[in-house]
Amino acid sequence: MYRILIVDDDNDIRTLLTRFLSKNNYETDNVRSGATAIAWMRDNTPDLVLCDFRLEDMTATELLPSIREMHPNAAVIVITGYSDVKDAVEVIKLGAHDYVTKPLFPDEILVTIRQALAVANNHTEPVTEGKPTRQAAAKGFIDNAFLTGNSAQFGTIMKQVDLVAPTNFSVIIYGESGSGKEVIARQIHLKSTRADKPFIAIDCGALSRELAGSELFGHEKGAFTGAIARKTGSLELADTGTIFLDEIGNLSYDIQVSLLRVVQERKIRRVGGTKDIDIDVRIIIASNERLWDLARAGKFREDLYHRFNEFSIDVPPLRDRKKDIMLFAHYFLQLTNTELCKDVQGFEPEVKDILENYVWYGNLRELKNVIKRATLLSEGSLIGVRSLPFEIANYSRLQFDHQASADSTVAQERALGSGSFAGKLKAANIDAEYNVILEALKKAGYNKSKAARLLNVDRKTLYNKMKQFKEFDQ
Ligand SMILES: Nc1ncnc2c1ncn2[C@@H]1O[C@H](COP(=O)(O)OP(=O)(O)OP(=O)(O)O)[C@@H](O)[C@H]1O
Repeated sequence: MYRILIVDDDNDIRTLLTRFLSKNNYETDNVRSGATAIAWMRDNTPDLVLCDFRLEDMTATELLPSIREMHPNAAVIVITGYSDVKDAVEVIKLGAHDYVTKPLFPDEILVTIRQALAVANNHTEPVTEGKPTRQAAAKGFIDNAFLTGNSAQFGTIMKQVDLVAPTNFSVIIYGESGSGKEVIARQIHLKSTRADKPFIAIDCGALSRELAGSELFGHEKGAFTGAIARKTGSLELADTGTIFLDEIGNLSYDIQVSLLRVVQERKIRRVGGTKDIDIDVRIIIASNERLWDLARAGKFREDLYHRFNEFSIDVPPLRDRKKDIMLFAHYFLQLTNTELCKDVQGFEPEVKDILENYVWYGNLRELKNVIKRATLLSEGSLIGVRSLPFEIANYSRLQFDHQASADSTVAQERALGSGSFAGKLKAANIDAEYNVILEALKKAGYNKSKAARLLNVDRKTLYNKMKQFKEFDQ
């Protein structure tokens, strides 16, 4: 039976999740703060930690390194409100497997937990030669399908992939979190002569300082306290194949020195070992920030940068390649249909508009999560606006507000010029109400009944107001 630790300061959510997960045959424990979670983890071993992003004493970003250090094999899922999605996406870089947004839906939580546990257990299994696999610190869930985007930018990426794949060049892939760097790295591997050899993906952001060396290079028995047996490192496991090092900028300077040796001499030495081991591994690395900038700031070794910089690929954020959005949305819809045994056929035209104009801070990973949830919530044959998170459905409204305040003189002059004071008053009232309601919804964890109670209105009034915002948008 898998053991799940729930960390949330909301008593109701803890009780609800405990009851629901126990009913689904998980052993659960729950605590309310980051500090109590750390204390609990000193004496207990969770298979999975389900953790609210905003705890009373810290955020998941602060808690995650402790989880990774104490229990590197535990899967982590972060619960977040939409206003924190950008941060939640960052948490993935620190080694969380996935995030779910509030309000929570039982089926979604269950699917996410099963996938995270499947990935977490995968990395304890031996690596099968020739089969692309992931190692400790792997993130997201495995699906090996690769979609060639519709946008011109994706066309350029594919040309670069085809060009560099057959060579032995090191490659740097730049791009925001969730933009598809790892799948592109895997494509390079699959199109290379190493295709039938291992592909190992490591998230360097998820490696603790202490364990990074032994994770990458392996260790000998007795190399340090706790090294009870010899461990083969990821580089050795990837021998003859390809290793993908994501968020390379997070590796400490010492590890960078050892890595330079791998690149220059094609040799590694296990932690605590006395002899060198020859390895033949192709290295593909990824970073969110320009490595040259990191090198200039003294955070990344310049010699290592020059060694890696044989070829680089830029993956633009999803918001800059709008033509890819609906292609991926349909693909994720089909994936979810299969996963949840549903038969949702597509999207209402209005939804297409919203999806194409949203900012997608978490890029494809965020789009995938949003489509997964929308498919789950859809009762009809098409996904409608109601199945989208409130913040996404109303994003263009919020943009309008930002724009108006950023450029208030122009907006005011225009409004005065048109003489539409009545329109302005209506807009101002709706804006004010919108902000109060949004605040209440956030406070209530997007639970509409709770938000209605906070606002001292009945549920129906709240629904009508929310509907009015939507109508005002059109
Ligand atoms: N071309 C593609 N075809 C199919 N799925 C894709 C494609 N690109 C990305 N995805 C999906 O989008 C999600 C994010 O992709 P990926 O993990 O490669 O991003 P990343 O840039 O490596 O993110 P991070 O830096 O945060 O680890 C994954 O679930 C992946 O399966």
